[in-house]
Amino acid sequence: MEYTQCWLQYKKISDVNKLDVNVYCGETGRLIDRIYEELALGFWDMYHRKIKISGGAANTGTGNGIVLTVNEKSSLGPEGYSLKSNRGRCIIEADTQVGLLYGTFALLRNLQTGESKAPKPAANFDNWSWEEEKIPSNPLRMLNHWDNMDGSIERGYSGESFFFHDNEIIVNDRTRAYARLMASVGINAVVINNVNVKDAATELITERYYTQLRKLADIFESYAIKLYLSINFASPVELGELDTADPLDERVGKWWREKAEEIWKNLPGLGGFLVKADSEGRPGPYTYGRTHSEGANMLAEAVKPHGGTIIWRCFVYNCRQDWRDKITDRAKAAYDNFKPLDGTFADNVILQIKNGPMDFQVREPVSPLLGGLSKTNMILEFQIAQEYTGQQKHVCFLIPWFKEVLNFDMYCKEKLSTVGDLVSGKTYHQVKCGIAAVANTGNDNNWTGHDLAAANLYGFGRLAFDTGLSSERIAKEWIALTYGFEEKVVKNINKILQMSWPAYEKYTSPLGIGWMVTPHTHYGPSVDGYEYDSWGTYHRADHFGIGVDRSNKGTGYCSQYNPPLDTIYGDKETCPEELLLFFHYVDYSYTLSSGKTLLQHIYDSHFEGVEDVEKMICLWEEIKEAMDMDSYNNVILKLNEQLNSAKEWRDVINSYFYRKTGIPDVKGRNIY
Ligand SMILES: CO[C@H]1[C@H](O)[C@@H](O)[C@H](O)O[C@@H]1C(=O)O
Repeated sequence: MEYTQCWLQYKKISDVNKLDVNVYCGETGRLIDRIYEELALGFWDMYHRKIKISGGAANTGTGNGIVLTVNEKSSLGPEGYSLKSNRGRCIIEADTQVGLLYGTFALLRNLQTGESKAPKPAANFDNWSWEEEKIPSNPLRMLNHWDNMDGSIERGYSGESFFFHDNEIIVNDRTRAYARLMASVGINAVVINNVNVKDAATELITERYYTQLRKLADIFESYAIKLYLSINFASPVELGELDTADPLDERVGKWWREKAEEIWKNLPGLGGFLVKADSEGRPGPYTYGRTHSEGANMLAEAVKPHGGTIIWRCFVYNCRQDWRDKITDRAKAAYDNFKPLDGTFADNVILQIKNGPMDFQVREPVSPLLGGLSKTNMILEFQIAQEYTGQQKHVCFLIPWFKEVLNFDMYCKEKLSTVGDLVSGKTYHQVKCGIAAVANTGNDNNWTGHDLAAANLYGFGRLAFDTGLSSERIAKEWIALTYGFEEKVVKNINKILQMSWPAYEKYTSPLGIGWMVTPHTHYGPSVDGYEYDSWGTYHRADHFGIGVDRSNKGTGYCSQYNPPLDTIYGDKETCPEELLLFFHYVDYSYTLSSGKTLLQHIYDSHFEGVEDVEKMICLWEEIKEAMDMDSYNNVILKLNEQLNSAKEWRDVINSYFYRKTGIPDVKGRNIY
């Protein structure tokens, strides 16, 4: 089995000092074993030094070395750590062993990357001084895999599943390598199966799979990661035991209580369930005329005695909206369905809310539901699988986008009202909250298809752990850990990453309109694809203009935002331009702040987007000499595909608008 270690390569730094590094630790257990293994590997690979373990709580030593101590009174919480290194004596302190594990990964990372501006490794551990204290920003830092049990992955762009094959669960060295990678960036919860739970996946909560799940959960636990499962709301029916899944039918409640008993007996550390209900054809409480809180709370009651949590997705909308209906608005759906239920969910239910009201487009406003719930546990859902952002054939570093979302003020309170505050529990003091992302991994040997897509995996974990990190810091860390410390390499790859999301936005769909992708596959342009599909999602372009009127004269979506956002979005003149067409129908001749017409802006940005990809290619070519051939080739091949695809986007979009309007490009460029 071939696979890379991604950012955990521990590249050689120096071997000036060959003495063993003493490690003092009074703790024992599996997490501590993981810590020793990691230190041994890291110090050997980076410095050619062995570690010498001295146990014994009292014997923390006074000399050089690494001291790991659990101090329950240090107020670092269940997962925080403090790391202090002063010329060869490094103390990692935490309230728990989990904190020590994170502190250890931080030590190894910091030794390689140093300060933020230009990553610089510590040439000699014995001279190294460093201080940091971290408590994770978010209690839950979760990955959602959309892996199917036949081995396919819904919206997967990196090969097949490494969890499932032929309806069996795979547990092998790669499972462990995966857990280690995730723990190194602070992921503490993983859902291994697709939210669309069908066929064999419905049986994950039966005897058929417990033995393998137990083995998997065990490996995860040894890296402080909790296993979660997606479940089928209609399990009692689909497993053939009842004729209803009505949450208020006592037989259903009883079925789930007994099921939970059985599940937790077999999987004692299980975190709980993720549920996609009444969404895109999946069963849910609406089938029985019940509300989402009635559905979620019934499950919550069943799992509560076992410490389980129900994560309930808010991706509920009418996916068959008629094109003539200009009032039904998919963007409004999550808020309409869930806002009235605020305060009715059990305390072990968490609502999982996509970052935008639509579906992971390259640009969307932040979901108003995030600013609408104050008495409900929430978790934010991002997607690092690049379903709508180039499918890991295009480089599209999403961390700057995620930063914008997290920093966005929802105006739901005087203070502490950004999305980051809300989902971390700062605003309303929830403890069950955090951030999840749809994973971008598969069994390709680099894990993520495009080598540069690993930056999103790494970046998501780092950002969920420490929301304050800048996207620049995250990118540079990842580059240094993956490609080494050479200045030019770090500089060029960082440039590529930072320009990639804006570039993607420029050559695809303009000003927040989204969706101009090929229906269902979601790769490549098809301007009217969804406009004329029965799975309707509309941009409403005609000969005069384009955009969806979501002001109060249109669908009224903007009024789901707290003031002043509702009026800012509701007026063309104050609406941020990058979202103009999301909120308004605008004439092609409308003048933007740049002085250009809307149409000219569309033309220009599509030409610019392609030029940006050309620049990215030059930046990559410039560092060819410093790269090994495999790394170089993986990315250059993908960049060439990206360039072709960007040109296709440019030409398809520009000629669409040229032909709709008959107005030529003022710069006279070639538009078909
Ligand atoms: C898992 O299904 C996905 C579906 O493939 C995807 O196209 C859409 O983005 O979102 C759904 C969801 O989030 O549930």
